Amino acid sequence: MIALVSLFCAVSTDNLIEIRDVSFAYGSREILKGINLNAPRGKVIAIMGGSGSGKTTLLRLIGGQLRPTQGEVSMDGQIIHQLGNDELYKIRRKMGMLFQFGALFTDMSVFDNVAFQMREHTDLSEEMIRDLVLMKLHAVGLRGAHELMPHELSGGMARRVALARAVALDPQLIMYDEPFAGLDPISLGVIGNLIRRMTDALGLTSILVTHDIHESLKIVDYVYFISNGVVEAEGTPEEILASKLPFVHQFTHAEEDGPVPFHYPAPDYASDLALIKMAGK
Ligand SMILES: Nc1ncnc2c1ncn2[C@@H]1O[C@H](COP(=O)(O)OP(=O)(O)OP(=O)(O)O)[C@@H](O)[C@H]1O
Repeated sequence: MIALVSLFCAVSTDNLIEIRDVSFAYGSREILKGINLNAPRGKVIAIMGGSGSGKTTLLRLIGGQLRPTQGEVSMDGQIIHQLGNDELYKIRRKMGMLFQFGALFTDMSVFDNVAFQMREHTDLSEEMIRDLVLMKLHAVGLRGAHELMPHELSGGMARRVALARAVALDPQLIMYDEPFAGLDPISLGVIGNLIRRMTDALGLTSILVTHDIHESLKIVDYVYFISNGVVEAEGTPEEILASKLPFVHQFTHAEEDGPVPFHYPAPDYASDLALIKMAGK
């Protein structure tokens, strides 16, 4: 009974993903310095921040490709960096990943792209796989395109196929790295709505890394802003839109310079230019 109670406690949290006081450095270069973040079950959360602020790094920590130097990342109560290879493999099966440009296999049809993981990781019959693939493609509006090759798809269609592929194995979590990048305004709206609809319909949890604040505020439940290695601001879309914090304001108003600097840290401009040095001689 005690074991049962403690098991229940371990998985009873509403958060599928919990990030507790996580720090990470590439070599001696500190990127994250004590991040706390939750992704509650069934919700869509966005992670935003300037270029190079560590958003993709955070996704890789969740995926177990990287190990925190301090703190813990857990999924369903399991601390990712403490898992052995087999357990890590199992937990990764519960994660879907959608990269910026879909990264479809170019020599495979749309159908085979979505079927790929089912064939690799399950014992399902081809008949069953066919039905499942068509169901996933139907959900993203592309059942009729299943025979096309990736080069015959528009950018928005490719992104939708990638989404169908990301949910092929019925994951609990989907991580999206820049899902809106390079899309026209209509495809942008389509992808945004699909992310929301798939999350709700399949009972998923979605974590979105994006620069597109306006598109994401329409569909997410909660936003985290990362800067200088910490969570600089967080809140619901309503709270973010009403925020007077300069950092948040810079994002919501797409200002080029502000608390998030336009320039990557560099030596003084004048002294860095050989021309000026020569003129001074
Ligand atoms: N493998 C690596 N080795 C060393 N440094 C790295 C490595 N990967 C990323 N970095 C550095 O870590 C920092 C954070 O990178 P990351 O890709 O997580 O940022 P990001 O917020 O996703 O950026 P963007 O929005 O531009 O994609 C960057 O300064 C980057 O140069």
